[in-house]
Amino acid sequence: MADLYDKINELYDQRRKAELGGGDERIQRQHEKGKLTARERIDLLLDKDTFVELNPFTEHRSTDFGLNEKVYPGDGVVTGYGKINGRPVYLFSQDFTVFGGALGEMHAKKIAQAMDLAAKNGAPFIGLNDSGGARIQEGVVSLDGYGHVFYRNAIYSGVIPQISVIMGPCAGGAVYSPAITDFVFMVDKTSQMFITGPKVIETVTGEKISTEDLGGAKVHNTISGNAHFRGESEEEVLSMVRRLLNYFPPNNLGSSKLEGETGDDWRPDLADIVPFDGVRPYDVRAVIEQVVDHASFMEVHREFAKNMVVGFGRIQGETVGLVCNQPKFLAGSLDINSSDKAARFIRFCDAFHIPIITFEDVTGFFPGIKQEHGGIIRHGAKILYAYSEATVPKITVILRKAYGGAYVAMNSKAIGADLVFAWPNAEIAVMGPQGAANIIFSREIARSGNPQKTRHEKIQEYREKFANPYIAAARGMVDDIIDPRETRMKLIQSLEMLRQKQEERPRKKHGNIPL
Ligand SMILES: CC(=O)SCCNC(=O)CCNC(=O)[C@H](O)C(C)(C)COP(=O)(O)OP(=O)(O)OC[C@H]1O[C@@H](n2cnc3c(N)ncnc32)[C@H](O)[C@@H]1OP(=O)(O)O
Repeated sequence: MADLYDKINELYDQRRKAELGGGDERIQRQHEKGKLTARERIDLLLDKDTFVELNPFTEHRSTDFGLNEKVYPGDGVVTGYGKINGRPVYLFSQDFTVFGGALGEMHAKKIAQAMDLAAKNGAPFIGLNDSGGARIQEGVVSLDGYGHVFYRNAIYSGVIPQISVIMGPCAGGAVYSPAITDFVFMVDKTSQMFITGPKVIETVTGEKISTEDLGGAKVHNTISGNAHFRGESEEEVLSMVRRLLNYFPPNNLGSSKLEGETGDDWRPDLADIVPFDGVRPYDVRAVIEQVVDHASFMEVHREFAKNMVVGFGRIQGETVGLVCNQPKFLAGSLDINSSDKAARFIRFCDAFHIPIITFEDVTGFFPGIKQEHGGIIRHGAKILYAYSEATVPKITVILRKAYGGAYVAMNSKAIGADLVFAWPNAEIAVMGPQGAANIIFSREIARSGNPQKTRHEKIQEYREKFANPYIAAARGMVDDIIDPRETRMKLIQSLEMLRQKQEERPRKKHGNIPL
């Protein structure tokens, strides 16, 4: 007669069966492609021995197309919770060895259940995606399953941080879950995202393209902007996810402060980074590195819209979001992609109480027919909207140029900056002296006996009058003009003084950001 120990042994047998997914042969195939299994990935992502699995015995209940003979406990996805750097997270990891990780009714139900638990418990949610998309044999119920996941991605947006890691194919409707989440990671060469694959594209439009060129990690990190990070291997990507999570509070009610660097906050090197000559480029990341705690800067969207640098850093242990013009590319001007990039980042910071520091050196919005016809008006408006809407501490440091509408957009006092500092070489004006002189003194220059000399004089006149920070400071648009070397010190003081900041907005259901 069977006793309890037989039942316990049977339980372990069942667990082992669930852990085997689609079986040894398919696991081997997964490894041959240079990919890890769903469970190996979880082991790498989480702190050692912290994973607790949920619903390992879930099965699909479909019978069409022979599915009644193909039943795998767990139904192609591993879900559960564990810890990263000692803090709880919830996750799913799709098992490509079972129906190619394809999502069916019960598979989706497991994901949705884990998401609900993450939201109720205020913990970040991470999706490890490796899937052939909707499980074709299950038909419309698998589409419905996606709907349940997308809905949760949307309603929990701004409640808990959500991260997607693409570790294989992610095609068709499947891409819309990652697209709604806050940050998307991809693995070079082994991950792809697209709505319709190369074959469909060729049939419909006649265009020929490889899977990798259509939706590989490089394409989405550099061209489309759909992904924020990429790594050479799964191991590298998972360690990047662990690092990123360190910056976040667990939810929209928490805060994220670690032990930070204190001590010598006078940074002499800051005086030498930004060239005095306004047209000479430099790398704004050198300024960031000097201001934040040592080696604490983690850039987001590093390869996309390089004229804007955004990312997380720490100042005395407190997480800050950095939004910075990058004079090394397009003279740091704002264009469609950099506006989208900055606006989305600002909104993430605001949703999770992360103070925003803006380093400004901007010549204006990037001119051109492509930009105008591409909707720079609507896209540029997103930055204005996102900064205005944000109620977290917002501090701007004008490093050099702050021209035109871009000056207003880059967290100016008028759109809600709490504190604006300018370095003594800052130029805050409607436009650069050259352009300004050519417009307002065009007649004098044309009538002059020596137009070149007159133009030069007029440019100098405009520069002396407006290309400095003192007029803006006199009108209260700049709170103080500071020695560049004391920038970190000023930011530490400012963050401390703004820590209890409370700012109310008019009551409304929600605003309508120009999308
Ligand atoms: C709303 C939507 O999501 S629409 C999109 C629907 N999905 C698709 O059109 C993609 C269909 N799948 C594919 O194109 C390919 O399987 C790829 C590109 C994902 C992967 O290709 P490969 O790495 O060569 O793997 P392969 O094709 O052998 O698939 C592995 C297994 O997953 C199964 N599979 C893959 N995708 C699906 C799917 N969508 N539904 C059910 N089973 C699937 C395959 O039948 C195969 O099963 P097997 O191990 O029993 O033979």
